[in-house]
Amino acid sequence: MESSLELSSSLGSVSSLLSRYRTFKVLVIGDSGVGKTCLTHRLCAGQFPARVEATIGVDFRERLLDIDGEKVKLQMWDTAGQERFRKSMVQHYYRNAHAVLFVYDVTCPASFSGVPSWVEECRQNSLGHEIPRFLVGNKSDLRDPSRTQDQVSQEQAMSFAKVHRMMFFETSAKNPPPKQVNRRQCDGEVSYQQDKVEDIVMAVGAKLKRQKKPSATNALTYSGSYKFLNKKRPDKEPWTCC
Ligand SMILES: Nc1nc2c(ncn2[C@@H]2O[C@H](COP(=O)(O)OP(=O)(O)OP(=O)(O)O)[C@@H](O)[C@H]2O)c(=O)[nH]1
Repeated sequence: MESSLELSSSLGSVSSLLSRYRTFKVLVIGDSGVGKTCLTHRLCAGQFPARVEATIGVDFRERLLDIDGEKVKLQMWDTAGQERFRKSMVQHYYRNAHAVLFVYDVTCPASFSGVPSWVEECRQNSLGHEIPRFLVGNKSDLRDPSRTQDQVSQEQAMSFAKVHRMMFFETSAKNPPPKQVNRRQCDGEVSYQQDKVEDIVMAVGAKLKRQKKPSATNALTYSGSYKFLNKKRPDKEPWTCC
């Protein structure tokens, strides 16, 4: 039988292993169907999920990073975009959050128009520009340079990000570019730029690492994916936009 001395020593090593990581809670929010779940999978596991369903409540995934020799753990909270799956949980999402990713779908202007209401919901829950905030245009693989009208331009998104003091990225959870890509139109103008998913992760980690305050969620957190609300999920309805 393990002696109390051995037990406390092994508990000590577990706790020192956990405390080596500064843990940060990162909210991923935006309208339903913009790809929050897929993007969170990609950011944390490096993969596009084979099958996705509407998020109910919230899912968690974690990503461990080593930034300049410091261990950082990003705990990504993938929140439900559909009002009916989030209403009772809203205050829990926002409590002790360290950063927010506002996600929209570049092929769905309505999802971009919805971003201000997510910013407002954050503000009502005491999350303003004092924490790092990121604007992420997802589904860049679906961008069609010949059809500009029903897509969100990068100029629009960049000026929104500037006004709201956010870092801006555009990427694809499904088919992320292996490196930063600049697409050029015939006249030589840069029409849009795609970012690597890894650049987003590193930017979030680097911004948070510079935060002075110790993490409030630095208690017991575990690697991997786990769910907060594990109700039976309905299959996702086919996604249509605009
Ligand atoms: N082409 C393309 N499709 C994507 C991308 N990201 C997500 N999708 C698709 O978009 C749909 C919605 O993705 P989800 O990740 O479930 O969206 P969500 O924002 O989490 O939705 P809720 O859980 O309802 O809030 C799915 O059919 C995905 O396969 C992407 O980068 N490119």
